[in-house]
Amino acid sequence: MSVHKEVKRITTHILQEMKQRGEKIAMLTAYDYSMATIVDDAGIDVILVGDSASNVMAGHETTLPITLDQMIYHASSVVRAINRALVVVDLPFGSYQGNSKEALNSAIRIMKESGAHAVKLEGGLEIAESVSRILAAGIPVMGHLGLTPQSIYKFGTYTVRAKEEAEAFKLREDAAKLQDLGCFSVVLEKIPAKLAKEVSENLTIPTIGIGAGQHCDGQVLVIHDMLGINKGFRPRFLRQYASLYDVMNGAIQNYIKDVKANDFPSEKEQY
Ligand SMILES: Nc1nc(=O)c2c([nH]1)NC[C@@H]1CN(c3ccc(C(=O)N[C@@H](CCC(=O)O)C(=O)O)cc3)CN21
Ligand SMILES: CC(C)C(=O)C(=O)O
Ligand SMILES: [Mg+2]
Repeated sequence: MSVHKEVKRITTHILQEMKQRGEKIAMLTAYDYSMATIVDDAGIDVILVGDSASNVMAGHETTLPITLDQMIYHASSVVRAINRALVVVDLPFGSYQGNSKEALNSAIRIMKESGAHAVKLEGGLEIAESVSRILAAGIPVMGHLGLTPQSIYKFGTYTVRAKEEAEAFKLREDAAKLQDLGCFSVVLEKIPAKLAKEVSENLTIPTIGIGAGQHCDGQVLVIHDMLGINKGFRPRFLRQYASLYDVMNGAIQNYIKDVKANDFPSEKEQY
């Protein structure tokens, strides 16, 4: 701590206190140094290095193809940019399911090689052993329930989850289990607002919603979606705060025009 600005870094304990005093938690994704700099400087509480990088950064159809090495590359770029935010990294598909030893190794690699502060895993009871083992190593874990994109082929669609009581019952059980194991927070994705409210009230750890209504203890969005860089993706839960696709497209077209017209560079822009 020398030349850097004095900032109080966000910790998992601070997130817990925020829930207790009713202060909402703001979380966004980032996958690279430049974007993470902007997001952290703006004052975000939590940055998620999401496996949505598979869609947004790499152009894949699903989150399944992204690898642990690729997640570590994105996470280490983000960590170099931040002064304040807590950095959480998704464990990618195939790096933790069904093998708690491998789950622990994957989480350790992320912490060691990227410098991130926590990991996120999709699922409840079925991954309890992996979650316990990672927690036992002193690595903070965020849960993720509801729409879990790594199991998209089990469900077949991205429709709202836990509308029926059987699925809602399992979600309540999973959320309680994750809290009992020692998770510091849980993401609730695309579930009815009423169910998210109930879960948020029953848990002492903060819930972070995406398409889960206004009663969650915090909210998360994919940065490219909320900035309007990603034009095609417009689900009901998304609020678009800018239209950066149009801004960037316009700037690029102006540059092309100037180059073609020999208007760039000018005398002032050369040596
Ligand atoms: N760019 C991006 N944003 C995200 O929020 C995101 C990703 N990628 N990749 C990983 C997961 C997948 N997520 C998703 C994917 C689809 C919908 C969704 O609502 N899709 C359709 C509706 C599908 C249906 O109802 O059958 C939509 O309205 O766009 C929501 C969250 C959230 N995550
Ligand atoms: C949508 C959020 C919760 C996520 O898991 C991701 O961006 O990968
Ligand atoms: Mg994810």
